[in-house]
Amino acid sequence: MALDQQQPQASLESDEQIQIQEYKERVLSSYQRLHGEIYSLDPASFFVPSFLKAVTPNSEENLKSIMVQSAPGIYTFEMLQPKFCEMLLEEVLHIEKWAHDSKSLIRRPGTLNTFGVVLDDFGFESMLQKLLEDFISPISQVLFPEVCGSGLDSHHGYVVEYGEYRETDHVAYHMDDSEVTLNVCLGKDFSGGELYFRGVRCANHMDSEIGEEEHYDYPNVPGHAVLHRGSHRHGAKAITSGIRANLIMWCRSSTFRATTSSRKDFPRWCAKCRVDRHNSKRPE
Ligand SMILES: O=C(O)CCC(=O)C(=O)O
Ligand SMILES: [Fe+2]
Repeated sequence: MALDQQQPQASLESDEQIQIQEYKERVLSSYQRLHGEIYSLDPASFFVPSFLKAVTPNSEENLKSIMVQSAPGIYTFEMLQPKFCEMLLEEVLHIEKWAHDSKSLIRRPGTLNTFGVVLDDFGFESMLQKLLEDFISPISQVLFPEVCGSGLDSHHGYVVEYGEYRETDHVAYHMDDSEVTLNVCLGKDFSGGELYFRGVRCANHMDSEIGEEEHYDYPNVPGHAVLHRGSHRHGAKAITSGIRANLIMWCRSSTFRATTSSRKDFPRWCAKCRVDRHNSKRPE
């Protein structure tokens, strides 16, 4: 199985280098919001009580009480209220209708996601940044100290959709351009579409073989989140009926990216580096 590194889509078309900032300004000046209340973070109405309780006050013990480590390095937990999921899905449909009616292009979320909406382009940037800083970064510092020790400080936030009229039903095997990825299923009714995970690798070993113990398939549950390393190789299987939409946030750490020592650290978390190092130390 060959693996891609998924990147955000830089421009609307390769021969038309429209600057993202100009694009956002144009969108923001003409798009009329449907649910204004979901553009500012309101923890009590966005999150389920168990998530809120676990993160406030933010203690390691509280956090670990709701996080299930479903497989090594993959944490799952209930996160979003059904009402919030519904409103976000309606907003996404409203954005798509606006794009259709105004003959505007929508920047696709990534090089592999052909259908969806970059929320940051439509006014959700500060809400998602607050979600990152107040919730996802502190959680990730506890769960993924090897890459998030100094905290996460930027994001790429989008909704992906699969199924009828959505051009595609799956996403190919890849790694994300993130330290940590938050992926929350918004609904609605679908079957299939499981996320599959195949082990964490550094950039040098993206395509290396998959260990038997590295296979893990996760069935999406509306309102439930998966938190995983961006370098945890993954993809999404085809849905077999209905429409699936997920909120995804690629979370990054500028400190981690700027630290060269972080690159020498691969054997701490890349299984292939670990094996190579072990083999090179073995006497002939
Ligand atoms: O379909 C999904 O839920 C996962 C998509 C994904 O991995 C991505 O957008 O990077
Ligand atoms: Fe991904």
